[in-house]
Amino acid sequence: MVTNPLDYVDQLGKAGASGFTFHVEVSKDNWQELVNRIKSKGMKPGVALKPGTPVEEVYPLLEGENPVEMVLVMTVEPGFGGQKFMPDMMDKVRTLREKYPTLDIEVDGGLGPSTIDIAAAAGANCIVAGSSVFGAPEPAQVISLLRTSVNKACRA
Ligand SMILES: O=C(CO)[C@@H](O)[C@H](O)COP(=O)(O)O
Repeated sequence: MVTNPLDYVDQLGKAGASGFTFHVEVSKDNWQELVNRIKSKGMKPGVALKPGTPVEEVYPLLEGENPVEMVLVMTVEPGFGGQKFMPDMMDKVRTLREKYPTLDIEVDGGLGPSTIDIAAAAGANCIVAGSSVFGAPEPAQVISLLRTSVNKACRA
């Protein structure tokens, strides 16, 4: 999380990033400008929300003329890896999935073999996983398991 995401858009675009996700908590006044700039640099705009932020706060960013294309529901407090997944964040994911059936919904924090099914069943289709992958003896197997769970839930 950064407090002034606009300062980083050009640099990340230049570096070849394909997407740029900013926090709604710091972008209420300039999200439209941010989205325009992100798209102008060829990146996909996304918005993230912290555990304490109500899901309704991202609705305006999804319903404007130039909306974000992904919502990242933080399932831990932003800051560092290795934290415990917060299952109560799944209400936000379910709410978003019901309201926006084709939206990319990402979850970040504490995702791994023991938590992926609840996130996938709630409607998350993009997964950020740190410790569970990098700490595994066979990272590829964990990635495959996460992918299978999401694909299965998407088909259900
Ligand atoms: O850095 C953060 C949050 O800011 C982490 O959520 C990582 O992005 C994912 O790490 P794990 O929870 O999977 O270890």
